[in-house]
Amino acid sequence: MSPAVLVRPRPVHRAADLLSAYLPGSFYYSSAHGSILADGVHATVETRDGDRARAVSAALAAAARAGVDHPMVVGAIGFRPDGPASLVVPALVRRACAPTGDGPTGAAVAPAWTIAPRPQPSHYADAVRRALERIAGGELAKVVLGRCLDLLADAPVAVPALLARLVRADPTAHAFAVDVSAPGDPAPRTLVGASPELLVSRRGTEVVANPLAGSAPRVADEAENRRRRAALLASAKDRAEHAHVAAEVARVLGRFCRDLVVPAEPTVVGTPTMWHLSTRITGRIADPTDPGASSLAIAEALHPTPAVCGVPVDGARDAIAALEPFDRGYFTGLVGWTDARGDGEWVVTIRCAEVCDAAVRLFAGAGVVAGSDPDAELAETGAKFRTLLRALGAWER
Ligand SMILES: C=C(O[C@H]1C=CC=C(C(=O)O)[C@@H]1O)C(=O)O
Repeated sequence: MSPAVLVRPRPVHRAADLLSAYLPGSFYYSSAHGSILADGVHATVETRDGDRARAVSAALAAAARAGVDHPMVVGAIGFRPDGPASLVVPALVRRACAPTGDGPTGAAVAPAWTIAPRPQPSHYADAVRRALERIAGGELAKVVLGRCLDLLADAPVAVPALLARLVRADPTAHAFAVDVSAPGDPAPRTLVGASPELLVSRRGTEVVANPLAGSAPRVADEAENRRRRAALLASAKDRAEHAHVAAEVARVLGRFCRDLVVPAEPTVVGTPTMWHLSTRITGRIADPTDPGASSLAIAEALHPTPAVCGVPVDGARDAIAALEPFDRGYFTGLVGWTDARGDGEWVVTIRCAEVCDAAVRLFAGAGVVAGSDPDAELAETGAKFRTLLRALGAWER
């Protein structure tokens, strides 16, 4: 007879209950694999670039020794190596199934808005032209350039309502809300979004990454959507933009995985607002006993992929610093969770906003390669803003 094993059942919650229990300061994350609501702070994890996975493993081990049941680290890491990070071992974690999107549409987030683009749209198109000159000069093969919209409401923004509207609009998205308050903020600051892009997940030995790049706005007319999907798949410019990302993600995963499956051709995936070229890459952890192969260690090795930075990475970082007139902060970083076994899920921080009191900053970027058209990249970033604008009730079409 096998020895008795004490299995402590985990509480099971309803996805809708977790979503409605969310309050600013908590961590919320949901995807097609389930929902997490984490409250309270058992420990804050101080990390440095390149050493985050090790610091997180140490924090998880300390939490387990202190009696935290199934400890987890949750949070967000910024785009730049010296950028911000907000990682904690929560005091209480509740888990549920994936959200279904059922339920009321959700309360309004704020009654009225003023909107200011940063930079001005014509300046963004100029920045794309300058990036194209660097590409033509052979300095770069690809760079992702971002822009912002600064929204001001006439009352404090209801972050729980915003999150609920994002989840209901697309229950399959990787939806998140992370407290990223910093000293000097006049009120709690929340990073909130619905990313379509899985950076990496690890469950046991199974690893999945799903790079996206190459995009077209989605419209209401289904015949036009069919045409756009076909045009995207046939576009040499978009396929080149995508190939940089898929190749780099496959190369990095090859360091951690065996049995890597990298489809030769991208497919098209949709969100309520966009179509994207997509490559779903899978593999198995080569050495499951290696503590250096946790989901966060793999995510750190992948970041920043050419879906958010470019090729070569150093030249693209320089171009971003020179051509973007704002600090990305958490935009184009990573959001997610990891546990003591190394399991976890990390997504690319896009289709997102930072909310602080009545102020909301929305972010969107687009990949620039040879053949990119500045006005089309401007329109693409405009379309990407719709994910948040719709949820905010600031764009109703
Ligand atoms: C940087 C963003 O998207 C990335 C992910 C998917 C498609 C992209 C593109 O086609 O440019 C971007 O690489 C963003 O949404 O802000």
